[in-house]
Amino acid sequence: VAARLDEARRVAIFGGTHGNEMSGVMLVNLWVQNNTEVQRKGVEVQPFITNPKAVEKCTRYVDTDLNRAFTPENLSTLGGGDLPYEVRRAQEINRMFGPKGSPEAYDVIFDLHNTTSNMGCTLLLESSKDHFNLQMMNYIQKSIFPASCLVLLNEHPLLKYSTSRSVAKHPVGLEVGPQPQGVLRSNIFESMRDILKHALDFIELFNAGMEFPPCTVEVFRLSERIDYPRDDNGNIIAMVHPNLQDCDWEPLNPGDPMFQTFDGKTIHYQGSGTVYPTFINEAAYYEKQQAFATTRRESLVASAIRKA
Ligand SMILES: CC(=O)N[C@@H](CC(=O)O)C(=O)O
Ligand SMILES: [Zn+2]
Repeated sequence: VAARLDEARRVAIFGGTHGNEMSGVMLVNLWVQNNTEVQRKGVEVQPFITNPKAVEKCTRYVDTDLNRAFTPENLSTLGGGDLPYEVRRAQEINRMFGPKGSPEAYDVIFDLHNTTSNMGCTLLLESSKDHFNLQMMNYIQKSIFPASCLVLLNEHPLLKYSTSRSVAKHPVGLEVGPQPQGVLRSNIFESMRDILKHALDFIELFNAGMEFPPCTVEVFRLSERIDYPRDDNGNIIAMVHPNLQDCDWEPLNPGDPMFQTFDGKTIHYQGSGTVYPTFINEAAYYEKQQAFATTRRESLVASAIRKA
């Protein structure tokens, strides 16, 4: 028997959560001008630039990372003009599309990101129990075949962060790369656009009453953050090894090359068992002390769903 879920009537598409990730910025600006491409029957779709100041400066953020700012503390703190720009903006976004965790919150928020890593198309999932999102991701994967789109699950108790999209009942991140910061590449732009199209089609079909049978979705569960080797002053003393560079989602085994020092020494991966690295050499993560993240593969079962 299919689980009965609420219709997804209110949907937002966020671009410019990071102001230098150009595909999402350009697509959302395009759709703000003319939204016919993203309209679907029975759904209200709102394209929205989340960090306009960062977009104007073509920088990731102005004061602090907006995609880490949606914490309960930030969303409830008073202080107005004294607060960092992105904290004030997070409060505004929470008022418009939330409040986070409440019945009034938007049903679905798509948040469009680019990575400098060679990750291809990646859907970012925040909960393994979100059967609506699992069904949507399965639908997208089937629709774009033979192209592919992997699912990165982040529900790690320590590594999870408070994203812009987390305001919605069903948060969906879309990360497409490789694309340098501040650069627009047509292949990346078009892949992102195509995935959004299928995602919106899914919502339209769901709201029209289609039943989606049980399915299994392969996900890559975030496991560990790996920092660059550093000296006592915190300066980096090695680079991502050429054998690992651009090999996002390919198995990394204990003993495999991981970093290369400036004098040519190889540092090997010392973990236990096979992992699947991702966000390898992401430009935005140098400041976050992360050279790449490891993930482990697993299969999740999505139950049958149908609208209530
Ligand atoms: C490269 C980049 O910005 N990635 C995003 C991933 C996400 O949206 O969860 C971030 O760190 O916020
Ligand atoms: Zn981003």
